[in-house]
Amino acid sequence: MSGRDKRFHLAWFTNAVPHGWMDGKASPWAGNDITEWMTGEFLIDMARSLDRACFDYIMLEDHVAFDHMAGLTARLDPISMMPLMAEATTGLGVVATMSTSFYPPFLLARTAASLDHLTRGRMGWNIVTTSEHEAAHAFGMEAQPSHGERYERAAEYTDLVCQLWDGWDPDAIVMNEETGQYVDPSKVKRLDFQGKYYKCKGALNIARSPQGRPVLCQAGTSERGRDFSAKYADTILVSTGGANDYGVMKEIRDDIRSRAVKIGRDPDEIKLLYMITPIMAESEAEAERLWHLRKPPLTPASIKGMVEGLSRLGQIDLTQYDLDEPLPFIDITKLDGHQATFNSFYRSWDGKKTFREMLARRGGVSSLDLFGTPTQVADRMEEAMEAIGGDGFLLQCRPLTRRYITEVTEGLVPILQKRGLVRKKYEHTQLRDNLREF
Ligand SMILES: Cc1cc2nc3c(=O)[nH]c(=O)nc-3n(C[C@H](O)[C@H](O)[C@H](O)COP(=O)(O)O)c2cc1C
Repeated sequence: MSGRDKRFHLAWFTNAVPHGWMDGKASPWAGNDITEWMTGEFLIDMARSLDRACFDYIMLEDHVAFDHMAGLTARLDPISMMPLMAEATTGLGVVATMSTSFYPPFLLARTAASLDHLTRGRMGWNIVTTSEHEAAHAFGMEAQPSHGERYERAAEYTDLVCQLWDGWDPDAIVMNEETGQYVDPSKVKRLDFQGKYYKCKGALNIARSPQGRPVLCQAGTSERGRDFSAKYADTILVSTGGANDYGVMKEIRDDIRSRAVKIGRDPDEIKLLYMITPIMAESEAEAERLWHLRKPPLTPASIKGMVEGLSRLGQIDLTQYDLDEPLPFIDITKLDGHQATFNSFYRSWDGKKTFREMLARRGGVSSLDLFGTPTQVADRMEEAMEAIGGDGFLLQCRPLTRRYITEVTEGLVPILQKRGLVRKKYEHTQLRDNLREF
């Protein structure tokens, strides 16, 4: 490899939910967290483990609609976990999901800036727009806007939030002991933002936060999602829906980077992390067995759950279709749900396979089929990064247990560290600086 820094980033995607129940049944190895998850201690311990392994960040996803899936019916608001996880760690970034549809922009700007202060510059915001109409109903709204309008609103929203954060000059706090002046108001810009969707007059009443702008994170990879990320994101969460193809992974990265260049942005400011769930064991054969066990057999109940889940994901009613007939053509770019993730299921459509056959082929969230001994998994990760060009991986596992976290942080990561592929210590105290280090 010519001159490229071979190091890559590691982050973890998880939820503030009862992990022990996420499988639709009580999971072994969940320990006491199976009943006591809501104290947050599991996530705090997890953050400590990731900090020891020098991960870039832990990201907590969130949905505000009542979710019918077993382990997702109950959850903590991710924001509440941020300072707790930061307090227990030294360099780990903490990223909370907050929806542009439900937080007034001023409130989000204020909350995220406060958290950036409390975490001493390790805060990130996962920008989501929320597709579920149920969530809109909970907030007293009729329905969620279309996919395109949600992205349009999100862009204006993010512009406004950034302008609020940028409103405080770095030297606005003067702390003049002689005059008693704390802030120089001339260094705090009062906005008069008149957008198509949002209006805001005034300034944030919180001092500029350590990072200025908390780290911005995004996950959509539809056409609109790619444009959005190219413009705003510091880091992108990528699921190729089980494509298991370096070419698919590379295309997304190359495309988003070239979109960034076109609008005058340095593409190295954007770190794409690919979702993976490596399954590891003492032997390759055992790891392969465990990998295949993770794909649930198709039973009437599991099919019903999948069809309902996919309907929610795509915001399209799939329950109307015969399982033993081919599905009609669906124009994914017109779906109001999660277009790229829905494609993990729809990718196998050819007009001939039956709906049931397509369900059997549905990819998981992992971008790669990754199983083997920790050394073999490290080999594959190294090979993937060589082929793609960067920027790292986003670990994810359901159900999540301390056992799995330990396999990664104490088994896999030390191998990657010995090869010089991931960091051994934090060089910086702030999240964005760590992301931009390589
Ligand atoms: C790894 C990953 C994490 C996500 N986390 C959340 C989340 O926490 N909350 C949410 O409402 N949507 C979440 N999403 C959905 C995205 O924000 C986005 O709406 C979705 O991927 C659809 O975008 P697209 O149509 O541009 O592909 C996530 C998606 C991915 C791939």
